[in-house]
Amino acid sequence: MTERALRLGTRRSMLAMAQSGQVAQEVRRLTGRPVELVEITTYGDISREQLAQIGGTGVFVAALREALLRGEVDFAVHSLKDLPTGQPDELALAAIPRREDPRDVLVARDGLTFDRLPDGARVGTGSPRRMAQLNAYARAHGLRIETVPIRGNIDTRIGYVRSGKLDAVVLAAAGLNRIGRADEVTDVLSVDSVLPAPGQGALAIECAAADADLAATLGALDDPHTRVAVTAERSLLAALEAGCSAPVGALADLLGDEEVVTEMRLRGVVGTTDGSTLVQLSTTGPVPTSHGDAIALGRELASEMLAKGAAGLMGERAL
Ligand SMILES: NCc1[nH]cc(CCC(=O)O)c1CC(=O)O
Repeated sequence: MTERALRLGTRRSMLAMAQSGQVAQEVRRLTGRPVELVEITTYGDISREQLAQIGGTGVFVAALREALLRGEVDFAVHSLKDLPTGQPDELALAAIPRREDPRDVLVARDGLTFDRLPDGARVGTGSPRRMAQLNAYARAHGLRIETVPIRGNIDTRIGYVRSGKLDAVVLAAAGLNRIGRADEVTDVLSVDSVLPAPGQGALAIECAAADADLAATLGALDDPHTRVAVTAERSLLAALEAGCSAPVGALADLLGDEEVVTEMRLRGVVGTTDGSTLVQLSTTGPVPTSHGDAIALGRELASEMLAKGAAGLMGERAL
């Protein structure tokens, strides 16, 4: 008997199609089962551009999740950083595959690096987290930049540099790598200066919790190290009572080598978008051995950050 194809629900954007296509291939390889991509086009005649303006990425996540719950598709792939921190009971986070490069990068005109941007350079980003850290870095290094709020998909953002409207834009390395546009990068921003969004670079593979067999099958794609790291990062975000558009950066990295991981370090940052104030803390300890331990680590760092005034810095909203 041939098993029926697994239906993978996906958005139509270049990034979503690339991510879904890559996961589909992995699922085929690991399970031998056919996988077909099903484009999710809900919300009637509202255009995608308008949709993004109404509710940002949350709207797309919701549309995919509804398709899962209605049984129209079997599983879905999300960018983990776009996923709200509260996991609904009816949906299983079946796998978090090995993370791509978590860093932010600069795409600037004339191959410029951040440190060589001209005085008054216009740097586009719609992310309060990026604004806060870029402005803080610029202040500390005597650079004068202007962060300009922008939005739109990766192509649109790079287009602002090509057309001369902006000197540079900041994007996630992972997104550019996944769509094969890594050659656009003119500078990689060190995580010592700019911490990524919690979960950046990681994917989340979701299916209905009731579909336990499928959840177990998809579990073959899970990377336990990535899962423990992003669980701590997202726990920090949740404990700060912040959403995916808050000025919060976090990165958990495992110390040691590939074979023998010894410790995990969790770093977190919250700041005002003008970069005048940052609360940045880190903690290092044994690698959490359970989901609960990873959650606890994020909560601990959050309470230290709150004690240093983090709550007062999170009032600003994303555009
Ligand atoms: N908010 C948009 C978004 N959501 C996921 C990615 C790609 C990076 C990732 O998978 O973490 C991007 C683009 C970007 O931030 O440049």
